[in-house]
Amino acid sequence: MDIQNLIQQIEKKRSMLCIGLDVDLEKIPKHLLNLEDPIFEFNKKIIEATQEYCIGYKPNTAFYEAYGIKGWKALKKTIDYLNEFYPEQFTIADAKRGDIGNTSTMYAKAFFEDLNFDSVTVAPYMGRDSVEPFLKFDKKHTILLGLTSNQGSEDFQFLKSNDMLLFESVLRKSQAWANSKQLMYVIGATKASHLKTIRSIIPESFLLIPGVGAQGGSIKGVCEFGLNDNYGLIINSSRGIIYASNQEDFAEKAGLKAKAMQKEMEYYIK
Ligand SMILES: O=C(O)c1cc(=O)[nH]c(=O)n1[C@@H]1O[C@H](COP(=O)(O)O)[C@@H](O)[C@H]1O
Repeated sequence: MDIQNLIQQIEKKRSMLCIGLDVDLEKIPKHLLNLEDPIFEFNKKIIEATQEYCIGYKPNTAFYEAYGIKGWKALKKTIDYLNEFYPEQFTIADAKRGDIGNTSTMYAKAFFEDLNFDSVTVAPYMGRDSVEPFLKFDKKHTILLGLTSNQGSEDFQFLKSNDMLLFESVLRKSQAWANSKQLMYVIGATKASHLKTIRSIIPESFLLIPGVGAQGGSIKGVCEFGLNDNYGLIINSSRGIIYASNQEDFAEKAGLKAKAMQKEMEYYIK
């Protein structure tokens, strides 16, 4: 997908919301477990009930890999369903990949060619040649981990070298690898206080912001310093939306949660 289409979606839907499809069979309504593919059926209902309020979906691959072949098939059915019926939605494979060049090439093929996601999350630790294979795909986007939402982000990401924090080095250095349309960054909503600095380093890039709701980050906190002229934010919520109810009304309740988040975001959209 072109970045221009993403911006148009944000303006049309008046939303920057991305919904995380992190499906845990222990948390979904029990009646779905009797169906042949409970994961896909759950996703389909969630997508139908929420799609008018969001601009993207982010399945985290761990939640599919954990169920082996059945999980991977459900992931494939989910992305095929999105591409066929809601092609305007920006899709993110949250896989956090990255390896030596020829291995990264195969990861990129898996997510961009076979599954046909618009984007994939990538860990930058192995450096330039581990990221470049993802950047070779036209109209696809690589979302590098910048400053993550978890507590352990402090172990390495805030280490100082050459007068810079490690996460700042990642942002600065990686900009030379691609243009700002291809490369996006994950910045945790719990790290909103760093957004001003982050925007001074990468003013134009889109940021994927997880960590609102369940992890404690807020839409207001993120929008205050994270927005740019093209909005530049994809704000994700997974558990807070998809597990709004574990009863028959789960999709309806997820829709209401998504709508409430969209309403909060509307204020920041022109
Ligand atoms: O790359 C991510 O999406 C990600 C990065 C990060 O720093 N923190 C983070 O929570 N995530 C992912 O974002 C989702 C957050 O889920 P909730 O906390 O349930 O909204 C999960 O799929 C996480 O794996």
